[in-house]
Amino acid sequence: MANVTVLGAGAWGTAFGQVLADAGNNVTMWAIEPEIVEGIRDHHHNGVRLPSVETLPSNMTATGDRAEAVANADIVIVAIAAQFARVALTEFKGLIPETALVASLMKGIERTTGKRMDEVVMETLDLPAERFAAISGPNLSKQIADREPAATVVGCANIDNARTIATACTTDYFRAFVTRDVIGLEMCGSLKNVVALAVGMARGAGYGENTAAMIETRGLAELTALGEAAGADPKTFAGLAGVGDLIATCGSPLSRNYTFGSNLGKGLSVEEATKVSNGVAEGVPTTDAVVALGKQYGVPTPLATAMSHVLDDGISCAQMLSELFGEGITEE
Ligand SMILES: NC(=O)C1=CN([C@@H]2O[C@H](COP(=O)(O)OP(=O)(O)OC[C@H]3O[C@@H](n4cnc5c(N)ncnc54)[C@H](O)[C@@H]3O)[C@@H](O)[C@H]2O)C=CC1
Ligand SMILES: O=C(CO)COP(=O)(O)O
Repeated sequence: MANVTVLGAGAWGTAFGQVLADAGNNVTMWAIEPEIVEGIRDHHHNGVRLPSVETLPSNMTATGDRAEAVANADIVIVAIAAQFARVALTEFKGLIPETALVASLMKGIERTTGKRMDEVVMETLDLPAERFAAISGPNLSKQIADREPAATVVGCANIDNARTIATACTTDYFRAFVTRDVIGLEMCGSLKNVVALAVGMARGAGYGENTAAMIETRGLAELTALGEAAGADPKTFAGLAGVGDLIATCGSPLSRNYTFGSNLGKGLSVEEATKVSNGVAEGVPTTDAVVALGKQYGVPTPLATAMSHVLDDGISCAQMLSELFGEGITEE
């Protein structure tokens, strides 16, 4: 049993907090929204971000006080919208005990710097690699909040520390595997959101399984090539965090990225799709970052590039798919 603090009480932060509480840990949620803190602390309910869970576990509480939140933490989990991670975590610098492990649930690339969340978290908190872990897998929050069987992957340069975090989130319905491939987990989680946007868009426009499978497969090839260039182990892309998460995210209206894309495919503008999004669609700001990373590593990113033209220039689904097809006959 450990003292675990979760920073960010969004849908996944709260659902993962419930997993940790079900595993027997003392869980403290920290959130910037006073109404969410009050809801969890006083009513065991997060009516804003995870209303489907009527009563959160009794060993789960919340505070809006940063120092109090992390003072006794053995493990700190970061579950903040990726583009705001740096600004939010800066306020925690110096507050987190030097013995605590820090793990990220976030799936995104920082648009202003092109950095992965492992880089952002370690840099902001001045954390050595052996104390940082990435957690990524096919983990649609609502289903895990409903305690449906699911699995994830915990990655850390120090495999014993990955095991410690995996143990802390193991329940009878949730299983965690371990790896040393932090970069692979980060690249899978971030890039699959861009693929989900494209698949959602095609589905929203009325296309069927063949089109979806084409985008998913070409997307997998793209994220594998970029991930390898960034230093990831290619095996990771065939695992839970890669193919597994693509299957879950690209096939479910529970995914905010899929739904965002679907709304674009139905004719909504980016602004309109943003307005109706039920939580953060990380693929939107991450798309341009992926295009920039591709240029940096000299890896072609046709899918991310086509999606950036959708998001930045408003091209249609048909135009996006035509860009994805490219020209001439090439080897697969
Ligand atoms: N929902 C899901 O099924 C899954 C989500 N993820 C990832 O986990 C991360 C969090 O996702 P959710 O909790 O679902 O998102 P959400 O949209 O429900 O919540 C986002 C959270 O970020 C916080 N936040 C935003 N700006 C902030 C700031 N400046 N300071 C402090 N907090 C701030 C919000 O208060 C909120 O708690 C994302 O990167 C997402 O890609 C990963 C796996 C599954
Ligand atoms: O990452 C997820 C499932 O693994 C959740 O996807 P969304 O962020 O698109 O909802």
